[in-house]
Amino acid sequence: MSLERVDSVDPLEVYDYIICGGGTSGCVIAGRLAEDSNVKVLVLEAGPDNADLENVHMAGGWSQNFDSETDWNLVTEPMKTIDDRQVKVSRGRFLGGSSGVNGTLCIRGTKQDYDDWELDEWTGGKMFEYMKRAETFHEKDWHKADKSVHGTSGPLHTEPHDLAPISERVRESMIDQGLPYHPDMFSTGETPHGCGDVPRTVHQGIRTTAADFITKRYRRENITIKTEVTVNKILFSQDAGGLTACGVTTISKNGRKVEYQARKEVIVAGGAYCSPPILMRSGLGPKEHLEEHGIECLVDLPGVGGNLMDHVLCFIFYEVSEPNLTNDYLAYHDNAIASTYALYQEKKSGLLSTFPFGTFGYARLDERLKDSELWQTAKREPGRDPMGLLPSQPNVEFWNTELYGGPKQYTDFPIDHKHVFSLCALLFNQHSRGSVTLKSKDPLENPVVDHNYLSDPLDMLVLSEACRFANEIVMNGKGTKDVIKGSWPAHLTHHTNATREDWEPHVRQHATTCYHASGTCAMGKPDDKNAVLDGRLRVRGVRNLRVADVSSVPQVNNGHPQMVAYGIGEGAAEMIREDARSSLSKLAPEVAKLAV
Ligand SMILES: Cc1cc2nc3c(=O)[nH]c(=O)nc-3n(C[C@H](O)[C@H](O)[C@H](O)COP(=O)(O)OP(=O)(O)OC[C@H]3O[C@@H](n4cnc5c(N)ncnc54)[C@H](O)[C@@H]3O)c2cc1C
Repeated sequence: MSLERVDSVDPLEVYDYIICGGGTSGCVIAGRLAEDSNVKVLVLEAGPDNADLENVHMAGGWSQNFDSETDWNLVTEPMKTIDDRQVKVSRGRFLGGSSGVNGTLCIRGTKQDYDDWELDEWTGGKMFEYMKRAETFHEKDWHKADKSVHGTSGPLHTEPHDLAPISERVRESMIDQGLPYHPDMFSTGETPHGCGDVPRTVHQGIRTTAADFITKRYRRENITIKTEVTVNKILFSQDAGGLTACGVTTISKNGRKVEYQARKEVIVAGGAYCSPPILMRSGLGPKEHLEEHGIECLVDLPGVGGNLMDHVLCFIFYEVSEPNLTNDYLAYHDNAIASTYALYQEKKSGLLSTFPFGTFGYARLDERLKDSELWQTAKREPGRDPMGLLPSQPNVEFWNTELYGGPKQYTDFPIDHKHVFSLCALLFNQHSRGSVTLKSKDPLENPVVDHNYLSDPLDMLVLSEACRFANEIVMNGKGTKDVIKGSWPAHLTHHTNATREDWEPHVRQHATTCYHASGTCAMGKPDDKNAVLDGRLRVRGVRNLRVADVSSVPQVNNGHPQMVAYGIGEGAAEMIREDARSSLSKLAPEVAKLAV
């Protein structure tokens, strides 16, 4: 456990809490802990500050953050089941992390999703309260919100999205095809089969991010934020009681190596791809894998980097016969993007002020999968379907884009006064699992990410059926059936696909990430040998060390995970404060007085 050579050990660089990663959960934890003016918090973020990053604040600029130094530029290994393709799995690399680059969607999942973790600290009831705590919801006249589930005082400002005409038509089609309208279902979590409106982390044309918990009106003197500083390893002291985390070693953009000391706790919040490497470089992880890289294993934790999950989705594009139902005319026709951008700069409104996804739906597929032999014969627990879901949980999600677009591989822009949108189909509770492993022990080298998408045949079955249903919504649904010209690009024929088998090649060719990587440092019960953390996010076998971000979840929610990341942040801060109080209460009163 020798310390690395470091350029500086400044006695002033001693903090109560060190947060490794100023992303979604990390910023929430820092902001909440610093509400106690007696504690000193350090946030270490590998990327730059977000203040001057226009494409963070302007939600429509999201994809411009990719393939640059504001992205971790992670690419998966080739995946056999999806035609040996590699997929770019971007992550925000700046203050605010992925909350500053995501699709702004707040889809919490159902309470059952969290009850399924079987951890008393994180029941559905508690998670919904934590998520609410983070939020200030802003109503819109046309949207029927259930106020009881929304927050009114958190730093995260959310509001519903004004729909483009094509989204209103998609909603009509979803209702027509058996998905009834429940306006606020994505916040109440009470409807597994229906359609509704999704609140966004955008308010008055500006994206709100987790960085808002520690900047702007929440900047506090007792928080030190250091950007462009990468955490290499955690430092430990050892006594008869075992290992205690007491600081970190870092390397900054200019190559300077600095060590920081933590009096109380080190909290790792690097996200699902980057938290496992921090633990592994520090000697916490699967013993054999660490030894392959010449790292001394301090605690053998086989689960670190395993259990990698995502939500896999397919875009299905259609050409529309009527003009301007979609928003392509504001982006791709003539030089419209110049005036659209000018409008954003002047008034913070228009296409670029929000994320161009429209109506959303959840579906149960019980009836539709009944005829599948695989489905009929697959193992299931009492009351649950073969995916492990109860009837109160959705199998899949649908939504439409309001113009052509998506990840960067989609480049068939309808420039020629054409009009295009997609219906997306997304798979929940996937069975396939991947991994994050070290490429080397160099903190500046990205890990190896193997997502192993759709390797379980049930995943392929359910996603193919979801695509079939999505196509029926578009082609047969009342709102859209009369305005669809055909598939996009026009030489394709997927709009004529009829069976699941027809859809399978489309899935292999197009299945991609929804950027929902999770689960790689999972919490679990004491008898779960792959659990990395206990229910209070504490790393097994080490004192004063937690991991708190979406890597901590045992199972990704049947929704989208940013609200989970905010909820984990809120819950972690509460637990850290509680544990600090209870350890203080164990000290003699005169010593406790000195400690604060
Ligand atoms: C393109 C995209 C679209 C998405 N769309 C949605 C959506 O619409 N709705 C939704 O709910 N979810 C969405 N998500 C997912 C959601 O944003 C993430 O699940 C969530 O933000 C993850 O939070 P986190 O705290 O775990 O990690 P992050 O927010 O990624 O934070 C990790 C932070 O740690 C930093 N870091 C990593 N390693 C180190 C190190 N060694 N030293 C210092 N700093 C380090 C990173 O730079 C980053 O700032 C999307 C994600 C992406 C990328």
